[in-house]
Amino acid sequence: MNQALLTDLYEFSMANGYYAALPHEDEAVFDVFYRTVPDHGSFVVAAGLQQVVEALRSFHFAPADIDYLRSLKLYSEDFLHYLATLHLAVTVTALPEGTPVFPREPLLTVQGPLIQVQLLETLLLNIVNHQSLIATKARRITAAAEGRPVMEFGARRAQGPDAATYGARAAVIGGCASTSNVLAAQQFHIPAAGTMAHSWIESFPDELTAFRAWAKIYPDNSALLVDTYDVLASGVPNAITVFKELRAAGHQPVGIRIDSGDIAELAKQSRRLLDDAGFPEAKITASNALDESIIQSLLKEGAPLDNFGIGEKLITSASSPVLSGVYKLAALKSNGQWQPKIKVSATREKTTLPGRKQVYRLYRSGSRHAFADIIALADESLTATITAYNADPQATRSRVTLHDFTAVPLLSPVLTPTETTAVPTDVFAIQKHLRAALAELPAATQRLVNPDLYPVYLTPQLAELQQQLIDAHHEA
Ligand SMILES: Nc1ncnc2c1ncn2[C@@H]1O[C@H](COP(=O)(O)OP(=O)(O)OP(=O)(O)O)[C@@H](O)[C@H]1O
Ligand SMILES: O=P(O)(O)OC[C@H]1O[C@H](OP(=O)(O)OP(=O)(O)O)[C@H](O)[C@@H]1O
Ligand SMILES: O=C(O)c1cccnc1
Repeated sequence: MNQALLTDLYEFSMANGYYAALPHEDEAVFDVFYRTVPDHGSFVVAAGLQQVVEALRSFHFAPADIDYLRSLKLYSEDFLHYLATLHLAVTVTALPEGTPVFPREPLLTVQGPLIQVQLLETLLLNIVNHQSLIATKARRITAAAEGRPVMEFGARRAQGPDAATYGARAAVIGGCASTSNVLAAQQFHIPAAGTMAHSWIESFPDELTAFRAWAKIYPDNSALLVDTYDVLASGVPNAITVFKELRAAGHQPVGIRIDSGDIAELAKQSRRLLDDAGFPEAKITASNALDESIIQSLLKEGAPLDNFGIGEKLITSASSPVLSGVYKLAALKSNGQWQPKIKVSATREKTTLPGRKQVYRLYRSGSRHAFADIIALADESLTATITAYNADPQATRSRVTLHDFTAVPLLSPVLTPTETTAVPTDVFAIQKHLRAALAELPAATQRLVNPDLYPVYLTPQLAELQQQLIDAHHEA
């Protein structure tokens, strides 16, 4: 779908104004970054880059779009002609999808003619904020599940079709194993998974008949929903009857799903019944408005759960439903010279980082233990010893000396006006990248409750440039 109009009106109004008032073909650089992490976490899982690249590759204004913009009676014919003949000529650098990214770090930068990069703000933030939010939530939920497979079940509760489908993609990036959303499964090569609804059970004269009918049609996919009437008095005993029949016919029963009540208690008792009946391998799946804190609580209670099906709390990131990623001007080329740009805010927290930048992950020399990140100007080389500034203006230690590290740059070009670098599209490869990146980060920064803050520093050059621009602003 052509998404060129999926933007806020003010982007067009500014672009029309740039066209009239500025040498608008001059280049600008914008950074995407965020300031606060959902659920009081310490990092966000970057996601959505594949869709960003696809959106930019197909970006154009169709005649009907131009007609609509003309109908607003706000914009000049010259500008509308510019849009009608526009070929996007932007360079995007980004850190790979599935990379943990910390507050204030650019996770994506866009460079190109000012009008063009301005017009992309809303679309890029929409894609990146949504998928990164859901990938971050899925990382939390799958961490709580401690390796037990999590099925994404949220399509019915997602905020619309796109949120369901791209949300399922992001959920897998964050760690989910499969999705019940068939469109997402098809589109992103995710295993499609599922059990049955209560309506199946209710559609037969009784529960046992319903289970038998299912087992006859799906003898090797018999995950039976046991809570329609009474989990322990009828659901599990009926499931066991059917499992015995399946086994006699040479099939391996899959297990049961519990979707209401006290899941810990019901799972413990169901486990006992299944084990006593000779089905220790039958799996117990839990669902019903689960999230990372309920999963942790269930496992702490010793609930013998093997799988989770998770919908609404995951697909909407219900406990923390917004990732406030922003898109800020970092530099403008004027007469062939890059001019760093800054937004000076009343709060230091909202003052932006000027200039074209690179983000490095710092590892202890000779190890894969990352201990900090540093944001530098794109054209500076890191020295062996750096007296760095903390990027967090609230940090108690504002300056530290860094040495004995290996620095790995995180941002690399994914799209230029003439070529596209192949970004990974295999969601499980992206999930693997996340797992590897997490293995390098301190465990304490990955805690679900009160994680340690992971330090993000600024090089002296960047910190001094920021200070100079703040001072210049105050003097002006
Ligand atoms: N042992 C437990 N510890 C913590 N939370 C639990 C436990 N068992 C269930 N929950 C959670 O408590 C919440 C409410 O459960 P409850 O069964 O009352 O839900 P419900 O929606 O009212 O049930 P139903 O689906 O039958 O309408 C759900 O989010 C569920 O996952
Ligand atoms: O609870 P979630 O994490 O979103 O998981 C998906 C839910 O969707 C189904 O419920 P359904 O739509 O049938 O509603 P109900 O079970 O709440 O009545 C299923 O039985 C799960 O409970
Ligand atoms: O397959 C299931 O069990 C399922 C799918 C979506 C929502 N709830 C349950």
